[in-house]
Amino acid sequence: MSSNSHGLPLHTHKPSRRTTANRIFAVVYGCATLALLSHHALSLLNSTTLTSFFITLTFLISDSILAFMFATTQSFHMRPIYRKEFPENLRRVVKESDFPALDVFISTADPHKEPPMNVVNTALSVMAYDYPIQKVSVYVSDDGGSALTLFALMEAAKFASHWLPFCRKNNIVECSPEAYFAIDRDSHLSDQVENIKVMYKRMKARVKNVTERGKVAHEYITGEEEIQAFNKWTEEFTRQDHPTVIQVLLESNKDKDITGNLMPNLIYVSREKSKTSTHHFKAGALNVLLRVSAIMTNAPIILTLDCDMHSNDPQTARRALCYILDPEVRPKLGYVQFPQLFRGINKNDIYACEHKRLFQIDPMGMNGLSGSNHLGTGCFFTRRAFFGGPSNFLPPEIPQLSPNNLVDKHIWSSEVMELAYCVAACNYENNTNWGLKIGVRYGSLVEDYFTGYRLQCEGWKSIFCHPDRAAFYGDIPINLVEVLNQNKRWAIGLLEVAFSKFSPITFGTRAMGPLMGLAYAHSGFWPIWSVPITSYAFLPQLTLLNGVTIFPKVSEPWFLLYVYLFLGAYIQDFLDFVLAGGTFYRWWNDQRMWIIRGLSSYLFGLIEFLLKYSGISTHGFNLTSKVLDEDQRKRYEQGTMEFGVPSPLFVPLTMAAIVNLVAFAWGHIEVFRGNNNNNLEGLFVQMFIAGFGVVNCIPIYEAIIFRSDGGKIPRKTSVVATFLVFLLYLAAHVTLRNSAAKSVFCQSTIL
Ligand SMILES: O=c1ccn([C@@H]2O[C@H](COP(=O)(O)OP(=O)(O)O[C@H]3O[C@H](CO)[C@@H](O)[C@H](O)[C@H]3O)[C@@H](O)[C@H]2O)c(=O)[nH]1
Ligand SMILES: [Mn+2]
Repeated sequence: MSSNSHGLPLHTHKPSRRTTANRIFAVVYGCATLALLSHHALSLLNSTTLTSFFITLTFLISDSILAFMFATTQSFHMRPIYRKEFPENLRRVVKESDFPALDVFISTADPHKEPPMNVVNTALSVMAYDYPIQKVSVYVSDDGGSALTLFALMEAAKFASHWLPFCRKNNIVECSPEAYFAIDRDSHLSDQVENIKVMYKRMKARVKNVTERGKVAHEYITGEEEIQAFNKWTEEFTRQDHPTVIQVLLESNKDKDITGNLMPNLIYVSREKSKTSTHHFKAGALNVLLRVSAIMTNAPIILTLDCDMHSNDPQTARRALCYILDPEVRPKLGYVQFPQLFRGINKNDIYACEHKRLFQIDPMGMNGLSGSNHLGTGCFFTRRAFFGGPSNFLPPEIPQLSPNNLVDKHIWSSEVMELAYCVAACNYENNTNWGLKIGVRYGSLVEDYFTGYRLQCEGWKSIFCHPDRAAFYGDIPINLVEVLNQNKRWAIGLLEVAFSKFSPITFGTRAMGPLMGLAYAHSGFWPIWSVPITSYAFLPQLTLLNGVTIFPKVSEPWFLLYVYLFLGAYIQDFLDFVLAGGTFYRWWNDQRMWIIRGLSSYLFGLIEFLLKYSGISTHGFNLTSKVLDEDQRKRYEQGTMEFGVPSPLFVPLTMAAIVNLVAFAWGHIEVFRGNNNNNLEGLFVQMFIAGFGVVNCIPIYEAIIFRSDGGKIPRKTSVVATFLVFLLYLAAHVTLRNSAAKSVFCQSTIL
């Protein structure tokens, strides 16, 4: 509860009221889990046949993983806190002229997957921050090395001279022009708004035109400076192989807006690329920006943003200052993370793109410990945090890169420029600590998770700041294959950390204590959900089809344990979700997507990771496309699942859908036939699981059979899946033949 000499607090926090209930539930549920696991273990020892041995083993492994995941989520439940900031008190406490300078990093990587207009909107939205303007510098990293993106930013620089004063004068809060004009303002469109709207539309048309042509036509290039800039795109210039391009598009000492006010710095950076050196994807790009910005402005505070995310509140930087300027918080403060929130999600969020747990609930839980993990975008870092722990400063190789170095030269001066080019070179990092101990860390496709984690291990604390008005809004992928591929990339990246020498279980627990270690382990081991999900999606069903009972009868006490474990987990998940502002249908889709991801992204991520681990294959950063197809958008808005392409990711999913339906139907037939051994009592749990699967798979059945639009499941996928299901059934039949009409669930043990 920090107040200062003026008695005005900058921020407060209060614990969640559910903490005690959470702790009691954790203990009871934990005991129930242990009971089940010990039962499995004893059954394993007592198993009589090889088949029952393997079935029990599968459940022992699956349920152990579920138990592990349950145990790790407890860190989020032990001490969640709600924070509140008072940016309005800021001006009474600090003079604006004493605000720290702010460097904003925006990354983009491909003008065809990430439309340059998105980058423009992201940049404009932060340039319009309510912050002393000469203290703001916006750096755009273009890993696509594209003249199209540079062109778009040149246009943005010109438009900014109208847009920024317009926002300031009218107190606009939606400072991304696209978001601002998307709201229908027809009724009170003043001339001024109309003018700027026309200007924006014209700029958009020019940028679109250039992007579509794939080339910046001569008629669009006006000044000598611009000609020189585009001359760098020679014949040999390719995306993977090109020299550094740094272009200062706006300079706060020189450029003024139409009302004569200063403008923030706007700098375009496309680092050198060479086919012979690794570039470490976004992590590499951010490190180049860390160095280039150090040479040019060296602001102590850095905001990182992806080009698919824009500011929704110009007060955000001030809000972050409420923590950054608190002398009690500052010495150990590594970063202030804002949640990832999204625009354009359909009503019931069919793909669970909101990731409420990942981006809101879990960070809130970590807030009461050492602070949230880093979510990649919408995060204010202290520059110092990139150079060793709070009490263990690690100096960079040249003093000009040091976080406490004062820049006393002009951005344009040849000295600054030369050095900037030098530190953006692709082999600059050779034999340095960059990516290992300094800057954004390399070695994982989820550089965000890994970097935040390493900073926290070094002793840095973080703050999760979740104001009522969203600070940033991002875009989400709106077709299933994009969603699953994105999640697969995350899965691989997380495993890269989980199974490294920095594993949260060992290294993390030692560095940050058990609760924080487990919290990071929960995300790190995210993809192993695929093991229990896959087992429960196939095994109960295949055994049901072969008349083998594998769960306790309804009349047995163990049955109640299963009921408790299932309902307990589901109800707690539901409460977490709804209390964080979710609706029932969104929660339902969220759990459905958890199962779908388990059968696709997590499963394939796990397999690809293992292949890479054993040196068989490698994988890169597969950029999520932000380009929207109109038909797809329509179907998305109606809430229809989009399959469309014959992706291997859909195969296990389709297989599970078929197996569950067949097993569920077969189970009914068996029960009605009144077969003594296969009565409802014994098969109930299996029937329930299959039925639950069927309900979850309804959109998949629709997509296989009833749909004719471009988003249905391709014939090829359903044929392959059906064939594989058949093989699976045969294999199960051969294995289970001798156990038919038997129960594998062993009742004679501990009860
Ligand atoms: O070689 C690359 C690849 C990507 N990017 C940028 O990285 C960002 C994230 O890429 P995106 O395709 O949008 O991935 P998402 O899965 O949507 O991003 C989430 O996951 C990433 C880690 O996988 C984090 O970096 C992001 O912050 C987080 O929002 C974008 O701005 C890209 O331009 C680069 O700069 N260079
Ligand atoms: Mn993204």
